[in-house]
Amino acid sequence: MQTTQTPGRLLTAMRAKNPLVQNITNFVAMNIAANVMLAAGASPAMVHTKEEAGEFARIASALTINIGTLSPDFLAGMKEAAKAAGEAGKPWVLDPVAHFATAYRRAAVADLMKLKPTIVRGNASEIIALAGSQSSGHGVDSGDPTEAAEGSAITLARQSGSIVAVTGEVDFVTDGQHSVRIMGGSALMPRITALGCSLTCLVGAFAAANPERPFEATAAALAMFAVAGEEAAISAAGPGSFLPLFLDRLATLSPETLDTKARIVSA
Ligand SMILES: Nc1ncnc2c1ncn2[C@@H]1O[C@H](COP(=O)(O)OP(=O)(O)OP(=O)(O)O)[C@@H](O)[C@H]1O
Ligand SMILES: Cc1ncsc1CCO
Ligand SMILES: [Mg+2]
Repeated sequence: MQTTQTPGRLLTAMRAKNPLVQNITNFVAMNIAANVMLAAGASPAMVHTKEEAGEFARIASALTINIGTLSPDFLAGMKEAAKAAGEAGKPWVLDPVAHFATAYRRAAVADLMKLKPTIVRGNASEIIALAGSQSSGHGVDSGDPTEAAEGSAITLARQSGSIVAVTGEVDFVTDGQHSVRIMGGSALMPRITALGCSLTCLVGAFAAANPERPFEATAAALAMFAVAGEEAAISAAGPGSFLPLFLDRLATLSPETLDTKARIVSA
């Protein structure tokens, strides 16, 4: 039986490892997600083409896949990388951006789910639809509150064997048996594009450094965003000034402060 690790200890492990994380993410998110990871203490690499994605996944410590701006070349690279990560026993995270919107996205996500992601991270509408229920999502933004997705998240975790994380005003993480809610963040966060995509990449970094504990690693990454977001919002005048304050807070947040301020409760 492993001892419980606090989010602060998992953050310390992540920064100590400075994990190389391969992110196959979307064109909107690439820059902000790389900056979020560097600020938090990880080493991002955005490597997606099929000619090298599988090879790179074998040298990275974790992989994240996000279908936000999907194309046939990206999808081929995603499948190569997910297969390689699975074969190498490396954790990988799937962000099923707006997968319900088109037949192409639905089919792509169904194929990627068959490759058994360690963790799935999405907003409430994405997780509800992935579990097979009717969601109110409009494009990449959620139209549902997290609490409406909790049952779907548990069902999806049991069906898939993945850890499932739902984000929104409240976050929810489940392995199908145990679940937690994470409070914090700011209403400014969904008003800046690709912060959810960036969080998916950070979940990959925490899982890379703590591969035996994907559930706790996921909760710790979400808690880091929640605490840094809440604190950045105190002096932000709006979405524009929030973003640099948020990056600064990710960089300066100490493990002790994360442990003191994280609000993670059993669900
Ligand atoms: N109303 C809110 N209050 C507090 N925090 C929020 C709120 N909405 C989102 N967040 C936080 O913002 C971060 C991104 O989550 P969100 O659910 O907006 O992702 P997303 O919809 O996938 O975003 P994107 O697709 O733009 O990347 C998470 O840390 C989440 O907790
Ligand atoms: C705006 C947008 N469009 C496709 S992906 C993306 C980033 C947020 O998911
Ligand atoms: Mg998203």
